[in-house]
Amino acid sequence: MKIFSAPQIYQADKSTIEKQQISSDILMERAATQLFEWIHSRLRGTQVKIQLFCGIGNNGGDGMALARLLLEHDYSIKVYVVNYSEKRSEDFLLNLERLKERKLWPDFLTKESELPEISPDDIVVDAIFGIGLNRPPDAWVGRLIQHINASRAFVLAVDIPSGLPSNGAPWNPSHVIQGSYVLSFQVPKLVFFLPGTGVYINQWELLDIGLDTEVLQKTETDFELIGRPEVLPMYRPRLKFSHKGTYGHSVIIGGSYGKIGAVQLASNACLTVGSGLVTAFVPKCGYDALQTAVPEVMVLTGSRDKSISGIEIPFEPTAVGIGMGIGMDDDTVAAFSAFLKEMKKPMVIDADGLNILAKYPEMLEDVPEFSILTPHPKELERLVGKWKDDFEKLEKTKAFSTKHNAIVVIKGAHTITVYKGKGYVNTTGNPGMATAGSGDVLTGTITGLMSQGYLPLQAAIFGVYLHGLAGDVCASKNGYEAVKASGIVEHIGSAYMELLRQPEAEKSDNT
Ligand SMILES: NC(=O)C1=CN([C@@H]2O[C@H](COP(=O)(O)OP(=O)(O)OC[C@H]3O[C@@H](n4cnc5c(N)ncnc54)[C@H](OP(=O)(O)O)[C@@H]3O)[C@@H](O)[C@H]2O)[C@H](O)CC1
Ligand SMILES: [K+]
Repeated sequence: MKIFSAPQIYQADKSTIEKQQISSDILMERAATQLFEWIHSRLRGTQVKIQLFCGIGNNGGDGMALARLLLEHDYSIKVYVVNYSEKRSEDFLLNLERLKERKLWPDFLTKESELPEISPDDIVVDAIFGIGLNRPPDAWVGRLIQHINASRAFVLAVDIPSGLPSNGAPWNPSHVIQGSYVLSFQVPKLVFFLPGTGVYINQWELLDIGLDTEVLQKTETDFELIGRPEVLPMYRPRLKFSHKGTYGHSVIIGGSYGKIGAVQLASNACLTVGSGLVTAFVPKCGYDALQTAVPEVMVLTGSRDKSISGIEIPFEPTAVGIGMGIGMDDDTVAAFSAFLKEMKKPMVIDADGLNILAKYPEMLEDVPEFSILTPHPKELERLVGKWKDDFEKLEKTKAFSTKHNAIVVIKGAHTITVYKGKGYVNTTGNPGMATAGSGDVLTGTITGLMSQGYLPLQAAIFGVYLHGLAGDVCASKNGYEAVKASGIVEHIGSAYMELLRQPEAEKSDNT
């Protein structure tokens, strides 16, 4: 699903109004009707007090129109206009009039007003600012937002939590509606998924307001949300008349004394995701452990006991994953550098492999095109430099990806795969996966997909999704705290089955 920027949403609005030959208040009415249906289907007339805080733009207009629908259905409502500007939008004014015609006069809040009483049992509708917020809210509006947050009432945010800009970090973190349930129109907003701004959102849902489908389809966006519908077409089914050679020979290179487990996890994931053959290349100390832990994996060792000082693979690997637990000894760095010069195929580079590249950036020249780099935020910072907020981080990563023609997987709650100017935001995974070795499993997963013929970008997007899904299945059985990296590997099979499961509705349609 495409993630639109605010200017793209305004453009889609405009085109929809032209193509459907409607007036703009019809779109607002659709938005309000959807909001109303959402609330009404849950409350079914329950007499809970609903307090609506409406700004003076179209977000406020949505709130006003919603208030009218709630009133018509006898809900107990209180409506405030947060009067932060004299520049009221036409559709806001129209809906204010419609409300007044029904004998409801909202209270106008200004700098001088006392903060209204809000009980924890109330429902608050936050329609103060929408995607039009373009500067810090005035201090008194900020205080009102803090007051709403402190009330512990259930807050339903219209389109986007007020105080949160759609294209950057908030100016004042306490002047943002927090922990709300967000009902957002038509398309998801990027801020919902970034670590610095996603924290303001408890849950979100999309409401369809009938924006023109052709316009939505044709618009090219910088970001895409990756869910089952996006991933399923990438799946490459296994063929009946195939053999292990069909699915490639992966090589996982890494490990040092005390860190052989990283290679074990990656190799096991690589095999479990479907690589035909897997060979691990480790220092001598890893031989027995690996052969015992994963008998299906073949093991090659270097000449040293505790670290890698030279990498020799006596065959041409289909795909390579390198870096987990490898360390940064001078000899290891030299071996890594020589291997980069030798390899012409894209490979997956993780952990110390990335730290070596950050320390010796000249080596980036030798990284094969379309290689996949899988940094966590600290490793990314070493590669691209510091950033002031998530948006700058993404810009820097796009520039890095373009410069080196590499795919960068920024690991996090919503892992984002960046290739050149575009980012793919993952939707699977859970906090239980913030655990040792989880990244090694991801490297093995992506390597194993490449060895089966997935193109690098697809391997990254599909691998990140599958890895997250395996973590989700694992967490559903064990709880978040008990998710271990080995548990993620164990659930890769269930993740495939979950991905390929035919939804009940489709099943009955076919019978
Ligand atoms: N397609 C859709 O998704 C639809 C969405 N709708 C709703 O419309 C809003 C966006 O409405 P808009 O009127 O553009 O913007 P806001 O309501 O968010 O803000 C109103 C104006 O306030 C000004 N502004 C911005 N920041 C501040 C500030 N800190 N203090 C004071 N004033 C501020 C700004 O105007 P300026 O000219 O003064 O810059 C804003 O324009 C969207 O979120 C949805 O809720 C439609 O109802 C249906 C289609
Ligand atoms: K809002």
